[in-house]
Amino acid sequence: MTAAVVGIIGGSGVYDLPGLEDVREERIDTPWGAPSDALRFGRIGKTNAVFLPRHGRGHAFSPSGINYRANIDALKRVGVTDIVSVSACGSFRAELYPGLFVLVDQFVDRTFSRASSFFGDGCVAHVSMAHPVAPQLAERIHAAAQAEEVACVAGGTYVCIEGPQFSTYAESLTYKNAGYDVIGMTALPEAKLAREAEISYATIAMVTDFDCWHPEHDNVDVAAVIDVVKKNAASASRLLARLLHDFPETHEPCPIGSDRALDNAIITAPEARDAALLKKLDAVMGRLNRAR
Ligand SMILES: CSC[C@H]1O[C@H](OP(=O)(O)O)[C@H](O)[C@@H]1O
Ligand SMILES: Nc1ncnc2[nH]cnc12
Repeated sequence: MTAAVVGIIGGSGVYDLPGLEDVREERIDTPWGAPSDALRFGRIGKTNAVFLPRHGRGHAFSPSGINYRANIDALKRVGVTDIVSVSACGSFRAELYPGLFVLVDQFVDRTFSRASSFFGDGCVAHVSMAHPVAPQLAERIHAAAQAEEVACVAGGTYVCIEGPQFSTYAESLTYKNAGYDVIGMTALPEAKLAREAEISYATIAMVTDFDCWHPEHDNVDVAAVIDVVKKNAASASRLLARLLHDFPETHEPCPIGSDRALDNAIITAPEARDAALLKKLDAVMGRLNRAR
């Protein structure tokens, strides 16, 4: 049985996890480079948690500059079984208003300038991303939101753009007409890498604006985003504290196999694998190596 350890990745305006007890910080090095910041270890209730601000302290890293591989590898290395990411996002629907939390369950990748896989030449893997969010984890987040009376809806599609610029009006209308629900710049490749690392992943997308399509709302800017995040920080903390308080002590097997994603994913023959890459994959492929 594996002990559950919950990783919380904080997004814009979320650089801390209030309520974390017995906090200790550690800088973790990874074969992929340095994560965005030191990991903050602690617990809420009986649940061990690890907090990482994805942009680093003081928001040093841009969406394209974040070392997503180092962030996910570091969380894997310290035993994280489930990741809950918190992300600010724009909304394409009038009913998804600023302050609402959306538990997105699909992503569309419009990024083009980020390393989005741990695998590559010398060890090729193709994991399924059909269902990128771990449903049990999302259900737990939803239950925590309901228990804390935090406005939250389940389901939605998050389009991830490269940024750092916000979208043009034409792009915004295109995404809206395509039926996407919210927009951000960071959930990918995070979700893809978490899947490759066999970590269950879910995103709490906090609506902060209506991007630039809404005739009755101002076009998004940073100040408006941070203002909404600050106003809703207490709700986010309450939700996360409740989630962690109620979290099971042992990791529950993911019904869609997020935690076994590498079974049947690696296509490179053992004799054709690159030793240097395999070394870098020691944490990501840890379960497979232990099973051999
Ligand atoms: C501060 S506005 C744009 C910025 O906000 C979102 O950040 P995160 O997803 O980390 O909460 C968006 O993705 C951009 O990085
Ligand atoms: N409208 C928007 N577009 C991209 N990222 C965002 N983060 C918050 N609001 C956003």
